[in-house]
Amino acid sequence: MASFNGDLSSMTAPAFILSTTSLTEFSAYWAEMPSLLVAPAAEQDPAKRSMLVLKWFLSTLKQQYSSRNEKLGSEKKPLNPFLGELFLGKWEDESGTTQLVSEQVSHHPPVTAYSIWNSKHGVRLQGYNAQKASFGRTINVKQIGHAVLHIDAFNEDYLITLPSLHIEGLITGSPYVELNKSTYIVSSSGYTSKIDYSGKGWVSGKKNSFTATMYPHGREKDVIYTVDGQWTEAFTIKDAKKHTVDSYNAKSMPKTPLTVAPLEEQDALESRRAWRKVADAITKGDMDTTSAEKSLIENQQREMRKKEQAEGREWERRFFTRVDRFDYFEKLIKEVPGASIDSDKTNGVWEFDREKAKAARPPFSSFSVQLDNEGWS
Ligand SMILES: CC(C)CCC[C@@H](C)[C@H]1CC[C@H]2[C@@H]3CC=C4C[C@@H](O)CC[C@]4(C)[C@H]3CC[C@]12C
Repeated sequence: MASFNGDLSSMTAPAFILSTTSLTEFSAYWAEMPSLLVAPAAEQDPAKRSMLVLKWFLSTLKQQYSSRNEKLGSEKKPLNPFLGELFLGKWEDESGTTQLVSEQVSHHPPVTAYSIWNSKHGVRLQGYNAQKASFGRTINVKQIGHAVLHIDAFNEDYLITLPSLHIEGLITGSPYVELNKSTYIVSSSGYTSKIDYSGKGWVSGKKNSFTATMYPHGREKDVIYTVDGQWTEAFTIKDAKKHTVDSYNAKSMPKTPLTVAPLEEQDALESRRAWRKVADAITKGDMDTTSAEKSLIENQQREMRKKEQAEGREWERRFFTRVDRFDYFEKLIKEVPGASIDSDKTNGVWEFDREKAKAARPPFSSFSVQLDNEGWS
């Protein structure tokens, strides 16, 4: 522990705390309820639209930070993706088709990038994230990176910052995530939403609590909407006159299952196929096979990196490109206290690359990546 460098992948964990899911899969948590993701695109009023973006964001928190806990009984240590690992899928429901591309764009430090889009509604989300951990009385995790939601019809961007978190329940052996401090959603239409996370023993005394306010850029006192509740349970949205205008109940909101290609049809780089043997061994509690199969992947990766280095090239990311800056980023990030493009860089800033995506060969194009030209300005 003394030599811990903040890279969570280098942390060893006991068998019972190992998950069979890789971090590349976590990108799917952004859109398990596609109707909420696309809802803002149908709203004509910019303030209400921004409020609907906030509502969607808040609805994703439970999936992002508590679903494993609910499903597996506790938070677990996810598989550490290899460079180039992919997770592809789509959601099909009354909102049409919503597509997901998630790619591990860096291994040291680990960075996952993703793009999620629904062409029918002209909504697309892209982002990347990395984690920096430190140990004190618990595990503290700072997220580096951001997400951006784009709504075509209004040519609007919403810059979304990511919460830092810590692990609770380590002592009792049933770890779960609690969110820290604040995050922001800054829209190019002029609104800022600030979400304050409070956790147990604070204001309401309930775990996973938050309050959020939406206001015009720079005018924190001129509140247009407030939201409060628990991100794992329910929340209420009120206007400036404190009238309830909308509400959300996590328990009653149906999720659309993500469709992923059958393992046999997946590419060797696709997460579930690549990790299949490791995952099977973990499920069986067979630690010898787990580490043997993990080593196989790691050694193969090491060889590839050596070869690339010798040939003076870098691994070609399938869907993303490292860029210096995002156009809208510099402008929007000004609304977030203490944030900057530099604090957001992690082995670069990663942007979804349409040209690469279009050129992606089957099985990607045949199954998941259907890029149609409209909706991609
Ligand atoms: C559970 C204990 C014992 C092991 C620690 C596991 C660590 C590696 C786990 C616990 C909770 C996890 C986080 C939970 C949710 C998210 C949101 C997602 O969008 C990006 C990854 C991220 C940020 C995870 C990163 C890895 C993480 C920090």
